Formats: sequence, C-alpha cells, structure tokens
Amino acid sequence: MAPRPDEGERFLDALKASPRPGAPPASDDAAFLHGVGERLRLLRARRGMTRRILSRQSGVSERYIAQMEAGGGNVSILLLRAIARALGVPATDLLADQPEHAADTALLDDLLARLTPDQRREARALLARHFGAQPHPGRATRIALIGLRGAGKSSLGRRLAEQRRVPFYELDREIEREAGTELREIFELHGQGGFRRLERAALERLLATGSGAVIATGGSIVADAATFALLLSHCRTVWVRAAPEEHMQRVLDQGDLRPMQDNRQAMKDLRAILASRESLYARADHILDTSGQTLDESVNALVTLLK
Ligand SMILES: Nc1ncnc2c1ncn2[C@@H]1O[C@H](COP(=O)(O)OP(=O)(O)O)[C@@H](O)[C@H]1O
Ligand SMILES: O=C(O)C1=C[C@@H](OP(=O)(O)O)[C@@H](O)[C@H](O)C1
Ligand SMILES: [Mg+2]
Repeated sequence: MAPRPDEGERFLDALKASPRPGAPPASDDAAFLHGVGERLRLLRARRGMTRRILSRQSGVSERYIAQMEAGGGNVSILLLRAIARALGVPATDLLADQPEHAADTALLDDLLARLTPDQRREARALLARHFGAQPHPGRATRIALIGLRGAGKSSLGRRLAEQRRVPFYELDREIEREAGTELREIFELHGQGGFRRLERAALERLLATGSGAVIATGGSIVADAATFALLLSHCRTVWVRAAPEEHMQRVLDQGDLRPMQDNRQAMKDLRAILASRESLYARADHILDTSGQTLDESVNALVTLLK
C-alpha cells in the first residue's frame, strides 16, 4: 500500500511543541485560549494528524492552526466547528477538558437515550442494586420537591414537613442566607453563574445538617446538572406538576400580575420552559399531579405517595 503523502511527518509534527509561555498566562482570557490550544494539539497528536493535513481537511490555514495551538488565536465559532469536524470530535471537546471515560459515557448515554423515562429510572435502580451502591445516608427521610413555579412546592412542602414533624427548607431562602442578600441582587451582582454556585453551596450545607427534612427547591434547579445530580442522589424527590394553565393561574392568584401584560406570550414562555425541563423533572423518584386538585387533596396524595 502506498504511504499517504504526509505519513513521514505525521507524528513528528503533531508532537512538536508549539511555543508555550513559560509563566502562566496573566488573564483569564489568555488562560482559556491557551487551554483550547493545548487540547487542539493533543487531539491532533492522538490522531497522528499533521497541521498540513488538518489544514487541508478543515480549510483553516496552517499558520492559523499553529497560532491557535500556541494559545494566540481567538478563533471564530465557524472555524472552531470546521477544525472539530476535521478532527472528528464535537466542538465542545476543544472548549473544555473532557473526562477520560468519555467513550464509556457516550455508549451509556446512547443506550439510555433509547429508553423511556420510566425505563431510565428502572435502569438506575438496577445498576445501583447490581453494583451494591448503597443509598446516601438519610436519603429515605430527606424529601425534595421539584417542579415549575406555581406547582405547589412551597405550599405542599410546608404542610408535608408539619405532618412528618421535620424541618422545612425553602432552598431559595437558604441561597439568600448564603449570600446575605436577595435573589434579585444575587442575579444583578453575580449573574447566573454566581447564583448557581450559591445554590450548590446552600444545598450542600442543607445535606450536611443530618437527615429528616423537606426541601422546596427553585424551579430551575434542573438547569445545573451537578447540583441536580446531588439532589437526586441525596433526597427522595417528587416532581410536583400541574397543567400549564393552572401554573399560570396560581402565579396570577398569588398577585404576580406581570404575566398579564402579555398573556399570550407569557403562556407561550411558560409552555416552552416546561417543555425544556420536563425530561429532567421526570427523573424524580415520584410524580404528583396536582391538576384539578385542592391544596388539601394534594397534601393527602403527597403524604400517601411517600408512605
Ligand atoms: N392542588 C394544589 N396543590 C398545590 N398548590 C395548590 C393547589 N391548588 C392550588 N394551589 C395554590 O397554588 C399556589 C402554589 O404556589 P407555591 O406553593 O408557591 O408553588 P411553588 O413553590 O411551586 O412555586 C399556592 O397559592 C397554592 O395554595
Ligand atoms: O422556575 C424558575 O425558573 C424559578 C422559580 C422560582 O422558584 P419557585 O419555583 O419556588 O417559584 C425562583 O427560583 C426563580 O424565580 C426561578
Ligand atoms: Mg416556591
């Protein structure tokens, strides 16, 4: 078989160190670009691709690839995609370090993606049983309610805690305590990232204070995979759900009239948020449908569900 044209220089070129700054880059931006460059060089080396081959297959100039690898190129999104495609990896592999077990995880993800939500819950239980994974201490008596705004997490949570004679925690209030300021200000001062870090810290603090509790979480807790995984593993979780119209009516009844200003748009937004979160909420251990129920009826149903 004839050698491919670039065969000879493949490994050499790929492993040739691009100039690395001796000292750590001063700014956060520089450190990020440096990381992208390192990952690019590693992925290219792993594949035994020269810069010339990569350039030919991606349409990005060799000079630019060399510049990126040295941490100097602030690449456009489309060029990044072209390079990732030529390497045969998702663009995210260039942006952040991926865990070493990525192949196993990808196979598991693929398998799980083909199951229904019920089957996924079953698979989780089967794996835990098969590998003898013990539930976290206190999980059975620590209840967490998840779901969209107006589901009834706060109202039902307080009543459930009274009934079980355990403390009730509102995670949003715990976050405010953690930060020493109100949610609105947390978002203004620290943004989404800051809020998520505080949410994680507040949850860790609650989980460390022994067992026996009811926690009403914020509707968006499912947006952070690590925090949500922590919640699922340490608490029995209940997705409190209702029809979209009921969510809206309950929020309006609570005096928040902002959605009334443009009701059709607000309803559309609410449906979109619910749709984006449903597959995550569905990972809860239990589901409580409160549609068409009074608060008392739902309290009774929740108590029975958790017996
Ligand atoms: N079946 C029901 N279950 C829960 N809440 C209900 C029900 N019917 C009406 N509600 C009312 O809906 C509102 C739910 O709000 P809240 O408990 O603050 O929800 P969340 O904390 O999930 O945003 C409360 O005012 C509650 O009285
Ligand atoms: O669903 C959401 O994105 C949110 C729900 C709110 O909590 P409740 O679900 O307790 O109303 C609160 O955390 C924040 O306004 C965001
Ligand atoms: Mg609430």
